[in-house]
Amino acid sequence: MKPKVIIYKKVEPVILEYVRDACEVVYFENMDDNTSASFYEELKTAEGLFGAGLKVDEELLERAPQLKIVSNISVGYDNLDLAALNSRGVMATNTPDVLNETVADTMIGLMLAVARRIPELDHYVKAGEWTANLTPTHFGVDMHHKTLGIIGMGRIGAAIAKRAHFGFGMNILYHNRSRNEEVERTYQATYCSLEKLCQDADFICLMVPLTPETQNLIGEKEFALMKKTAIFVNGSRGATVDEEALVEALQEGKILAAGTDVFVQEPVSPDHPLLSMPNVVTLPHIGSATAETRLAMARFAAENLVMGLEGKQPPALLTAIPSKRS
Ligand SMILES: NC(=O)C1=CN([C@@H]2O[C@H](COP(=O)(O)OP(=O)(O)OC[C@H]3O[C@@H](n4cnc5c(N)ncnc54)[C@H](OP(=O)(O)O)[C@@H]3O)[C@@H](O)[C@H]2O)C=CC1
Ligand SMILES: O=CC(=O)O
Repeated sequence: MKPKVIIYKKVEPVILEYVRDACEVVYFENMDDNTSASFYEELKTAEGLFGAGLKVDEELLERAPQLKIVSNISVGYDNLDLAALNSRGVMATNTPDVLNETVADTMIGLMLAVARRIPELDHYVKAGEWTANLTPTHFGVDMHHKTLGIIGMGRIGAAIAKRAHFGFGMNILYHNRSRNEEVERTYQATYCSLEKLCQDADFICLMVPLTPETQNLIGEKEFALMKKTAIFVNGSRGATVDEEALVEALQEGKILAAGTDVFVQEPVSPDHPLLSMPNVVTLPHIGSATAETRLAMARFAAENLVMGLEGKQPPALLTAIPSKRS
């Protein structure tokens, strides 16, 4: 008998077909309050979970006694309680690397959009306000040859550094808990403390995973250290930044401008103060959202899922290999 898998996110037909070849699939294209009762009913006998963003904690695992694997279609896995998964011998997987270049493109685009005020000036043209020569009030600031500080110089951080170094001639600072000597060699990046990075960088890009340690990593103290001309962008998770402190830093002119792909609450509420600030560029969590990359992520996640259910070690295993279960 094929193992039962719940797919709780819309996937391409080719992915659905691949999973269906190996598994019995229960497909929830869009999970909402109306589907939650049937989702929990199916969970009782599901061996696999496939999707992105679902909070998998003790409470959910309690409802899923047959579960063998949770395959996340994302690299970030802050939605997963790995300790709870490990203690129950349930595997969890993610999709590292296949999205690095696409997310790095997004973050470079976001920095440029903020620095050159692209969305604001696009609106200005389309609103028919371009009726005379531009004045300095419309000017942006250069990104090339400035100093970029990357907080979280991992797989995606390094892809951003590559673009910034070779494409924009930027000087690169970075902060991690540990040194990344390869980026120091390849992109002449300089390791420094979080405080020094905040003080010295013209552009600051946050790319850490959300963990208990990185929650509100950037708050009032860090914004106070930044240059008044600094541009801050967040591509990690909303909760790595104290959003109130960010709003205050922008309102009080502690930093020049900001861009964010992520929010504490997603989708963000239309009355969120960041949405009404002209010097803030907002994106709806689209870091990896190209057709090619989303397909590659789904394919990787589907392979993780099927391998795990076949008793093989999935390539992107986040948990320990479980001991044999009945
Ligand atoms: N906006 C979007 O659409 C996307 C967002 N993301 C987010 O980006 C994150 C990063 O992805 P990826 O680059 O693959 O992850 P990596 O694990 O490769 O890189 C994360 C980096 O963060 C550093 N880091 C971790 N904890 C801390 C800390 N407490 N203080 C300082 N640095 C820290 C790590 O270094 P060290 O361990 O030495 O501290 C590491 O270099 C994901 O977890 C996800 O949340 C990812 C893809 C798309
Ligand atoms: O936010 C996206 C991810 O892959 O993580």
